[in-house]
Amino acid sequence: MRIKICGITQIEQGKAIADFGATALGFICVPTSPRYVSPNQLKMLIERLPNTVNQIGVFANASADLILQTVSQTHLTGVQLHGDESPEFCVFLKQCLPNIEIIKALRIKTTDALVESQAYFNCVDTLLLDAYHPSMLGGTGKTLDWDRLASFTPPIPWLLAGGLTPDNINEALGLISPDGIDLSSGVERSPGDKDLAKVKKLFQQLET
Ligand SMILES: O=C(O)c1ccccc1N[C@@H]1O[C@H](COP(=O)(O)O)[C@@H](O)[C@H]1O
Repeated sequence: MRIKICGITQIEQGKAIADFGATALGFICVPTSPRYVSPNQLKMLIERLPNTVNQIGVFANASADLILQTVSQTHLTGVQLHGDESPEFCVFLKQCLPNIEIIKALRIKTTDALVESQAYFNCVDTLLLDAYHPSMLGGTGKTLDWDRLASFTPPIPWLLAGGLTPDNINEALGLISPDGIDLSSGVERSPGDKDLAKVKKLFQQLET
């Protein structure tokens, strides 16, 4: 199973998280986020972090130009689109970046919104489900209604996000079987400052 830890801002924390067994590290490229890293910071982080893990840049309603420029300046292996990006935008980005993983995040207000995911099945490599929040785009700590996701079996890989923590991860994975999980605020001391004890506990919990 893929394990993505998002909101990395510090090299040593990123290295430690990769050593614990994360398969992907996420970097927030959304300027309004308290976890934001600038393109220069992102370049510096990626140069110093192990290239054995996927390096995912998280964008929300950014222009294609900004995303393409950021990818060309760094060695991101994937781009996560966490805003209201249309299927057409995803197709365009995939055409421009054929070797980069395109992840479309859907913020699920009600399970009816899962129907919306169908429009992306042929446009992106991976889907990600996050919880809806009225004023925040992500990193909210809010969980999804896992019970209701049991029937979500898209034809492409998908990651579960939204309020996952070392204490609730096994409950979530007992109810649903995503291809991967994505955690941010649930393994932090404060936004952008990862709590390595919580990350360690996460990997211990995943082994039980
Ligand atoms: O983390 C952020 O600040 C953020 C800002 C804008 C878009 C996405 C963001 N993070 C994503 O939020 C989810 C879940 O976070 P949490 O575990 O509930 O704290 C995750 O996919 C992050 O990539």
